[in-house]
Amino acid sequence: MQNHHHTTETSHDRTLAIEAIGLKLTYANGTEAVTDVSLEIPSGECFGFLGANGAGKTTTIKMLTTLLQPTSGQITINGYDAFTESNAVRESIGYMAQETSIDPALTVRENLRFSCRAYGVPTVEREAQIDDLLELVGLSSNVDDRAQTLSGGQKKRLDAAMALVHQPPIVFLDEPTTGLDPAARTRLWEYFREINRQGTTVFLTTQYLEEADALCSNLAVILDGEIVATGSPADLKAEIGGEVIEITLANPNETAVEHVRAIIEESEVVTSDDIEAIQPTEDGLSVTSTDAREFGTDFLVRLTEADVTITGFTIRSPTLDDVFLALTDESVNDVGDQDVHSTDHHTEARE
Ligand SMILES: Nc1ncnc2c1ncn2[C@@H]1O[C@H](COP(=O)(O)OP(=O)(O)OP(=O)(O)O)[C@@H](O)[C@H]1O
Repeated sequence: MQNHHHTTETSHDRTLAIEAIGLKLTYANGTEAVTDVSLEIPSGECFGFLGANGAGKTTTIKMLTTLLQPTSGQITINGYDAFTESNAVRESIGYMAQETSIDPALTVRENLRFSCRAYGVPTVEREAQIDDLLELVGLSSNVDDRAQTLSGGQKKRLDAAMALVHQPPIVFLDEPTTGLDPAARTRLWEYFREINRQGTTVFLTTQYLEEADALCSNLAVILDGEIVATGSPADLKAEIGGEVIEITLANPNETAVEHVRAIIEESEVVTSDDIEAIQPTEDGLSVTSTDAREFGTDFLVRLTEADVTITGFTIRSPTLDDVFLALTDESVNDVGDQDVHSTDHHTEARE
């Protein structure tokens, strides 16, 4: 698939696919859904926008795709200003919304023809373009099937193809794998990787840390409408520090967890500076620290001496889940303050 390459006379960095500065959006009912979002996403990147339910991901994507006007802030997509050049922005993006765009009564090909008409794809190019896309998303053998007979994963692939019929250089995917089983999700990742490999910039929102880790070279974590961390998955994991000790308790109730926490915090083995986070888990608690391997065994001894019944004790490398937990735990100091790709220097250039 060939991408269009738009040029622009503006002074922006032409290698940026998406640039957003100081976005805020307050809904009519007063909900401050987005309070501080700035992004700089180079062309060709697969970028992950990570956040829990209600964090502000969809609101941000709707602003970036011109469907919602920010209360304040600036957006440049593919070199075009989202407000003064919104038609050019719309032509250069594809958008796969959380809700499906598929008509279940139409066949796969008919759905794609419908998108071609909606996006103004020239008639002579349509069928070849549809065939290429079907191949890309692995639906060639389903071309004459009614959409309602497709599996959940196939439907999502058709939805993604429908957002790509006009060969946009940038595609926005809003929680594209929500509701799929792990196998279908993993298959879908392969198609997204292929779309990105062919040159399309991918902006993906997800609640799944695993998904962001698998697909994205850079991430931003949004919490309560505000970006709290940015960087590569490796940057974010490095930020949280060395290792995580997982302690599994025989009886992981709140009192037991607090008891263990107190033992750890009061032990002379470490000072509070050595510990990045202590988090309750499903069956006990986790302790994150750069020196976990050194004092892990000392913890084990102290807990045994204090008659705490432990059924599991492991030391492992941090995952994005740990990063996310640390960022959302206000008791933990400054993990969220880092800003790997600072956008400050661009604010001046815009004015
Ligand atoms: N039209 C609306 N009017 C008022 N508040 C809204 C509207 N749409 C969303 N919100 C609120 O704005 C906040 C952010 O919602 P948003 O849909 O952007 O989050 P999200 O991160 O996409 O969540 P989800 O994963 O559930 O889709 C939430 O508190 C939500 O309830």
